[in-house]
Amino acid sequence: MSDALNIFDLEKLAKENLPPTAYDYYSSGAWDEVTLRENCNAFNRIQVHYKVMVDVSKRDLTTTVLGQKVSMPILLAPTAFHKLAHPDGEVATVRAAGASNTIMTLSSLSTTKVEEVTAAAKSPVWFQLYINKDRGFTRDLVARVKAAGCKALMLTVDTPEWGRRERDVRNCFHLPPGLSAINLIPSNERGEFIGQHGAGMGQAFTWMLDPSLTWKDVEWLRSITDLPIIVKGVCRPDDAELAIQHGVSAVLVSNHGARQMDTAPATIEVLPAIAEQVAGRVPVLLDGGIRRGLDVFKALALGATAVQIGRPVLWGLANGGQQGVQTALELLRKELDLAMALAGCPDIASIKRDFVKVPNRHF
Ligand SMILES: Cc1cc2nc3c(=O)[nH]c(=O)nc-3n(C[C@H](O)[C@H](O)[C@H](O)COP(=O)(O)O)c2cc1C
Ligand SMILES: CC(C)CC(=O)C(=O)O
Repeated sequence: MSDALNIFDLEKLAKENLPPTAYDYYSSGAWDEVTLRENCNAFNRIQVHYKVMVDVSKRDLTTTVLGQKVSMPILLAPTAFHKLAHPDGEVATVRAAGASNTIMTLSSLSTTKVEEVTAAAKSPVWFQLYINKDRGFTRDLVARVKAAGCKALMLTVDTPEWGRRERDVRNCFHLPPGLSAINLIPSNERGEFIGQHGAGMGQAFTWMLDPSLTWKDVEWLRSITDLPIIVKGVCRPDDAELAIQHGVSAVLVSNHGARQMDTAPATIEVLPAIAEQVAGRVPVLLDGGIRRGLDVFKALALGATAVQIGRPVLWGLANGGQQGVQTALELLRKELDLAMALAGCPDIASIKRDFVKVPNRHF
């Protein structure tokens, strides 16, 4: 058990526990890391205009996302390589998600087989997908994750190329022996353990991206699966509109945790315009910079159905595996619960737009 009072404490402890190259890999953002700082800072500029004299003696944080009931509107974002943080890797993470009764999205780049993860799951697992240049490989992977029991596909669309994370390049970051992106191995023609030879991880994984992707490929994906598709990485209202026109089941406002385009706006700043554009036709989710339950409250007020957390899960994982991830989730749950009480919101539906004021709106 850790003595962490909050996610920032958990990060400090994780930094002490992790090899410096792994900490850098998890924590870094692209280029000058402007967006990395902004994702968090932008939340602090939003004011909460709370109500008083509302009965908040009973509070209900439950909600439903894509038909799946969760105990709180906080989901686990897909992040690569959990075994770098703890030997139990993604199995520890999915067990924590189950214990907290929320959804985990498994990264394409997980260090544990999808079947092992879903076998350990007590709550729904979604699968994050990159469409490979080799569409046959993607088709097989989609069939495999559906057979394994994954309930939705989260298609990442902000990655025609890897963003440049200079800390990784400097560290010549690569996976240690014994770890690999194990779900992708059958397609690795060289027969190597993917990622072990990379100088800066991006190079080792470039083969799995397709920079020619367009919205037509979302239609193709829909044609090969009946799983709901969540499109991850949208930061503009017009792209959200196109996503809906191409039949997605949900839009996830994300800048990949500031690891792709630097100086992109903080996700919370573009959320209001995107939520207005979507106008309730599909759920809007958000990730990037959520470090407090209060941040979750703000995202919901600005139109998100739920949020995802990326790095906070990894900081938890590096502090005792499953127990540490549960600590991260429960810290955020308690903070959201308290924020709702202080704002005069007994349940998720009562968190409305007029509880927050945003200083400057994009678009
Ligand atoms: C170490 C790390 C690995 C990630 N791996 C993936 C990935 O494999 N696929 C993906 O779509 N997004 C990936 N992301 C982005 C997350 O899904 C999410 O968008 C981001 O972490 C949210 O921001 P936060 O870390 O500030 O919560 C990764 C992020 C981090 C920090
Ligand atoms: C192979 C890695 C570059 C994956 C990753 O770190 C990411 O998706 O952000």
